[in-house]
Amino acid sequence: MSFTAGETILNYIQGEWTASSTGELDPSINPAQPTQVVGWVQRSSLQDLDAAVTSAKAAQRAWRKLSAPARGEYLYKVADLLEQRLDDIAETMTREMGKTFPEAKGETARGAAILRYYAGEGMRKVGDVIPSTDSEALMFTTRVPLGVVGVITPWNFPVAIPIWKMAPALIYGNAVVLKPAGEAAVTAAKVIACFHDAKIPAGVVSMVTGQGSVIGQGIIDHPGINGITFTGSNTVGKTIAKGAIARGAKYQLEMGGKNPVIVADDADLEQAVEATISGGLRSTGQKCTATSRVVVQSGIYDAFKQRLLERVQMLKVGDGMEAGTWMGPCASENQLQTVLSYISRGLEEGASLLHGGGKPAGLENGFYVEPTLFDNVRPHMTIAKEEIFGPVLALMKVDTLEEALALANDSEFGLSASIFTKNIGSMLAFVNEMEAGLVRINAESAGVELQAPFGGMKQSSSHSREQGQAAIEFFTSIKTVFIKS
Ligand SMILES: NC(=O)C1=CN([C@@H]2O[C@H](COP(=O)(O)OP(=O)(O)OC[C@H]3O[C@@H](n4cnc5c(N)ncnc54)[C@H](OP(=O)(O)O)[C@@H]3O)[C@@H](O)[C@H]2O)C=CC1
Ligand SMILES: O=C(O)CCC(=O)C(=O)O
Repeated sequence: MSFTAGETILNYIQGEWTASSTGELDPSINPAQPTQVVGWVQRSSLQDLDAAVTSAKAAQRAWRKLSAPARGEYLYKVADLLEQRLDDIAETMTREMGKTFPEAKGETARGAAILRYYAGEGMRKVGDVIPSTDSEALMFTTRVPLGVVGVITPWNFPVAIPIWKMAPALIYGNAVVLKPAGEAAVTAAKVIACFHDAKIPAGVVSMVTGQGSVIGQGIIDHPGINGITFTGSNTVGKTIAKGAIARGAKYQLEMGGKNPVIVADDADLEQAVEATISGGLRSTGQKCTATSRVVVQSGIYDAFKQRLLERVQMLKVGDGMEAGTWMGPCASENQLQTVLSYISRGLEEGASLLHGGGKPAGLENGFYVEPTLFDNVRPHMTIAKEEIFGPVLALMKVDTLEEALALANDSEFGLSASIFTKNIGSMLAFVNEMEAGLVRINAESAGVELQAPFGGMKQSSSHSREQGQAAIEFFTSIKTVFIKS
């Protein structure tokens, strides 16, 4: 299936592109040029969702009976197709949610790598032999799929996040029903088209678009869905947890972050500045792992602030499809308004604006915001506490490393964190004491590797981990087997 600009994105149910029973559509628009409709997204109904779940349930029975290496062969084919279509998928992503074309290409290539990683997992062991107290018995563990998994995804990584949830679900024998974010549904459909063209058996993969409050809630409530995997806001994550617990479904949540970087007096200044810019402002700050709080020791504070300011002033904001653009627009009007309102709160609460704070000159039409630096940020301020999900950095000065760690840990979130230092003692203190699921030394806070576990502490996740071999824990149940002749 090939899409042209402005085409209607159909649901994918029982191996076919299917019109919704509602006939209602929402536009997915280009945040760089909001008059441009990238595609029309169906506002599907609960009947559409039910059809997808019924077909997934039937298909999963045969899918789980295939050998895992045979399931892996499908994932290899999907990876090849994704790679062949890389430029088209990446361009759609840039036009639909604004990240720059090079970043979108990198993400699409990462999607192919994730598929190949999990295709390979189909060749690896899923259990252990455990000594029994009965010398004539054989006791071991194996793993079984959950059944049908509901996949609810956000718009910020429209290829990587659906794939890092769907690929492990599929390799372990589950069927999946994807509900992508409305702002990234055209890109998601192009990913699903790769599964279709790889001839994955009908019903094993489905996609139903629509409102979170209808289709997302429908996934939470549907008795045919055995597990729900979600990335997005804390508010929706908590709704999913409550709903899943109420009907005994398994759930996995990846949510917000308020990720700190600590710059110690002995840091390599250039390295720390570059990583703060990349970690905080790439993808317009719209990563759950984005750097948001910059905690700097007093001995290096002025030099760091000066260099950071110089570098931020050099960043080119613009349409992500234009060569030379470093930072694209916010993904949506809503997201832009959220970011601007956090900037206003920062000013009202007494932080000093060092740079940015508004819409860039000459780019008034798109959902653009300037990269923004705040100085003199205090821990009680809203911009030091809440996830902004935009290109806003909050600088905070401390005297000692102990103070820096206490401040970095003073958050309800615990997703990722970085430190810049040359001192091994400071590195170890950070590794031991930092309350975050991903800690990085002399590297930016964003930067997830697909073969390693990913997830947060505190309110950043459901305390589960995604990606790498950790994914098996969510997408399967352990079965302990005892055999006696
Ligand atoms: N951790 C992360 O990576 C992300 C964090 N966020 C945070 O969330 C904020 C808001 O972004 P937003 O896009 O609104 O994030 P949401 O959490 O609202 O959206 C994520 C996904 O959940 C769906 N959804 C929405 N409401 C429900 C519901 N009641 N039940 C089930 N599913 C639902 C959405 O559908 P639909 O899009 O159709 O509404 C989307 O597919 C951001 O500013 C940021 O702070 C956002 C995205 C990613
Ligand atoms: O930093 C990354 O690559 C992943 C970030 C992420 O999971 C997210 O923003 O939702």
